[in-house]
Amino acid sequence: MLKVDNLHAGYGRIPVLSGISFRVAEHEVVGVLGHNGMGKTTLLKTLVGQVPLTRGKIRLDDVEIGNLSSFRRVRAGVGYVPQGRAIFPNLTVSENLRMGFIEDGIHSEDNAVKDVLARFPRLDSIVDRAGGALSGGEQQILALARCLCGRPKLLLLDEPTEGIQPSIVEEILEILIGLHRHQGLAIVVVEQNLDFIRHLSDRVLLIEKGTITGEVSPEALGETHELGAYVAAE
Ligand SMILES: Nc1ncnc2c1ncn2[C@@H]1O[C@H](COP(=O)(O)OP(=O)(O)OP(=O)(O)O)[C@@H](O)[C@H]1O
Repeated sequence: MLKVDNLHAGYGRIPVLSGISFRVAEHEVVGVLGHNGMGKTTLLKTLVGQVPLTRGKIRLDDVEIGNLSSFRRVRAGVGYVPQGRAIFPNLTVSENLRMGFIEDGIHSEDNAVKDVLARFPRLDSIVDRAGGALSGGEQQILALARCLCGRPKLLLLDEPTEGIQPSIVEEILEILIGLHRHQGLAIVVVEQNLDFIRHLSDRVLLIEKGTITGEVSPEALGETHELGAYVAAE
């Protein structure tokens, strides 16, 4: 589904990604593990078009999207849940969800929001609450639900467990596993939480200084001594 070839990107004249290549098959979950500052967020931002690529190709279902605007990539099926969640604090839960809707001439905004709320009972009971009044975990769930209102086929998740209490991390994991199993969504997830990434991913890419330096199976993540270069110290 996603083919990334020799991707280069950076900020101004500072290169950050230098020749990243990988594939994500349909219905596959690919984890990305790496220390702070290694380029994980930049990779996701480049895939969704918030950072321009300077070289390389990004193909979604064999269509080149690397030079499209962010808006067009989202329309093509790329869903992005950024680090820090980017909830609109002054809009209600329901209004935040509406912001994620993408007009396609087929689906109605009301139905898209209703369908998503049916899958997120935790949000359904607080639809009129301001986004800024939610807990970090609720905001993360809202950011994910908002993204789903745009009917993505590929989800890009940037550190979905960051700063979230364990019980909600568990809930987010179950939601994502459900989305993957029942809806067949492909997912690229950047994480530092090894348990989370192990339970969710089919395989895990290791990133160091803007290049992919290896790949491990989720089972191998149990052997953290092997991964010292890629994870934050506990
Ligand atoms: N807007 C920016 N302008 C200039 N440099 C940036 C910008 N954003 C990130 N960088 C630099 O790019 C490099 C990669 O950052 P990036 O956020 O992609 O790393 P990361 O692996 O996601 O780390 P973290 O886990 O801390 O988010 C870092 O050296 C960072 O300082």
